[in-house]
Amino acid sequence: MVIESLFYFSLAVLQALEDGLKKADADPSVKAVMICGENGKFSAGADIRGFSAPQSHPGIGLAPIVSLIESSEKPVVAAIEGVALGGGLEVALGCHYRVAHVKARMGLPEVTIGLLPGAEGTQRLPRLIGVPAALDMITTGKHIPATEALKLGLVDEIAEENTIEAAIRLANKVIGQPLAPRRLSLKPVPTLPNMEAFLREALVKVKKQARGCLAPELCVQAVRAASERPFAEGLRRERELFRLLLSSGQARALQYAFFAERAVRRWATPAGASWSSANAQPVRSAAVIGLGTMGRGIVTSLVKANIPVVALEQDLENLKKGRKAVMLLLEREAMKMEGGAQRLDFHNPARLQFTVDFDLLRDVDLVIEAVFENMALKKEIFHKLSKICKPGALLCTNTSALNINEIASATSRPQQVIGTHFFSPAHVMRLLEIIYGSHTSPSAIATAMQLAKALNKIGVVVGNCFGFVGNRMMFPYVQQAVFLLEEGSRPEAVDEVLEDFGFKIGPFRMSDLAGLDVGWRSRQGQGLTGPSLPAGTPARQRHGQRYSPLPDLLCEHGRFGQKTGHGWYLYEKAGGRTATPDPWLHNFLARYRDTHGIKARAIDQEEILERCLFALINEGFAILAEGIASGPEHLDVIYINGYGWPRHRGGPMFYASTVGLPRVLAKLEQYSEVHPDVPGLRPNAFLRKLVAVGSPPLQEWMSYVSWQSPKL
Ligand SMILES: CC/C=C\C/C=C/C(=O)SCCNC(=O)CCNC(=O)[C@H](O)C(C)(C)COP(=O)(O)OP(=O)(O)OC[C@H]1O[C@@H](n2cnc3c(N)ncnc32)[C@H](O)[C@@H]1OP(=O)(O)O
Repeated sequence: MVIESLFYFSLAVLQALEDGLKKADADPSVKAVMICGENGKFSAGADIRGFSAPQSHPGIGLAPIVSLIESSEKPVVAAIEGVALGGGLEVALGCHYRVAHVKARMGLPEVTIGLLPGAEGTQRLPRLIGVPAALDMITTGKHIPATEALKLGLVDEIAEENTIEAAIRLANKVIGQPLAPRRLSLKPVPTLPNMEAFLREALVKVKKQARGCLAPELCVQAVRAASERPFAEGLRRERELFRLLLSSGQARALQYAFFAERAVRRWATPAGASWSSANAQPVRSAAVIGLGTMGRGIVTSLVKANIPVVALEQDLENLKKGRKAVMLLLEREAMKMEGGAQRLDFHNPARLQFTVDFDLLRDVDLVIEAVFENMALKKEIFHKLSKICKPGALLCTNTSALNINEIASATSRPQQVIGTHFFSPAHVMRLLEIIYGSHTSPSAIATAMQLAKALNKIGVVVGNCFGFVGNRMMFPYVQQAVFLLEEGSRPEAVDEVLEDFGFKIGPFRMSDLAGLDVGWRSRQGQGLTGPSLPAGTPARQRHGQRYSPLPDLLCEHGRFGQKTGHGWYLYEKAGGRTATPDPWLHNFLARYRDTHGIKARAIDQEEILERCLFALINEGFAILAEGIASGPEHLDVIYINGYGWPRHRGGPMFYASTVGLPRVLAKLEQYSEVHPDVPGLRPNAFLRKLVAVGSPPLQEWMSYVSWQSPKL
């Protein structure tokens, strides 16, 4: 008998499974059962949307079905094609045998949506593949290929071709064989000589990595229960821990993030262009200009995506340096991949070519300019590109803040010019901010989005403004952090609060890592500091607003961060990575406050957190109101994937919705009253409007945007 299941479980699928199994058991002519999915996919597990209404969630009914499968008196074989994830894999674990297609992937990704495998998976998997391998799969949520699953003993057979036929063959072969040894609930968990120490260390490791995220820790506890208790008791513990996670706000935030990352694929612009009508152009070859840190990562990303690349530098000396660095990155990437260097094929000049000759860019489908942030230089390059490149070529600029329209104005084809803001290291970071200018064509946007997908990145389409979305929201956040130092705090205190909140790295550690000189150059360019600053400008004011010269002063002292061995912190050497609080800086801050007549005060953690985060969120509301991003999900996806925002808090705008918009507004009003010269703390009109209309759910915010003055 064959039972088919759908891609992800609904109540109807579970009912069909139950009915089918009962019918098979009752029918003496049925000798064995095979369960497979439709359309070449076994199952992606339970419907994640249903977890927000737990009472009616189909997942709740899944565990009894898994038990029912296992207790069948006839052999049940899972035929796994495509994916078997979450509840899908748990169903397969209830089966007595598992056959997987060679290209199938399996995993228990519940941890990534703030849960644990709650359909008995935490108790069955360790019995099948042992505690270390099970713990690895359950706490990381990674998908493993069929070949690895076979090695682990997770599947019994691999089918190169027809999985269903292979599963039916296996089912026929095992008819009449005893089923007890195949029932995982009856098996003991394989012992380890040092199980206690192993589990203790595993807990320490996940706690360190998870930084406040509950699910990985509770996954370890559930697997511990499997190793210490009989099956039925382990199940009780699994259920208890599952319920705890389900009711936590973290699960809701992580599930929101899952759908937000998919929602941003459906991009739209205020002018009416959208993913549904724009056609992407094929990208069969690419060029990268500039082999500095960003360019090297971008080349590596393209090679990994199997796109032939021409890598260009301005002179032979820089080309040699860049080439060496790219090759090193690629060697490292190849080592991490199955098939390694051969698969990447980067020694083949048809796949990767280094040159100083612009003429070689004539035929490429796409160019990514990645020279440093200098408008004049970028314009010069784009002028050249518009003369050399073929008419359809997409011209991308990797910039974190510069005006796309101005860059495009240097070309004869502004419709082909687009911003592609990569994040460092570009071959690792998943975010790609895609910025359209006033003339960028819908097809150019669609092509850049397709490129993001090919590079295994999450593309987020945003409008053109200084700093775009990510950096524009970051400015007021960092500004508050520096103001807090002026008022009496220390870098380590501010960083600690934000790292405890869940940021991978606090603003001062981040600034030291990125290099303080980067912002210094930008502020010099904007005339905020340096020789172009008009004489008589007050030290702590620019354009009538509060300004802190602290970061400029540090740069004037040669303190650029890690690269010089000191910045906001002290490092063991230039290029060192271990930050220690620096007595020099503490004295410097004290002198600075004396000079400017600032009386240091004790600043508590709540104020640090609120001023930094609410200023950032406030800017987010401004961005939404101006139509720079088409929804709060865009801002959240950018922050989670590019700025180390803790995923289990769902992104800044989702976080604001959980704090409550009235509270965010009230706090901003309170801080703004104390600091009237700081525009970043002045509540944005759109935030006020949302509160005035009763703080609707985040999904409805954009219906309250009025497009009277789009700035695009
Ligand atoms: C008491 C016990 C309770 C429960 C036990 C069981 C729990 C679970 O099973 S929890 C769910 C575990 N499964 C997952 O987390 C898998 C999530 N999905 C994925 O990882 C991927 O979608 C995929 C690998 C399955 C496919 O990837 P890809 O081909 O890149 O497609 P998309 O990611 O774009 O997905 C397509 C489409 O499907 C939606 N979707 C996918 N999986 C689910 C799901 N489990 N629930 C609801 N919706 C799902 C996804 O959002 C996309 O939708 P849109 O096209 O509308 O964006």
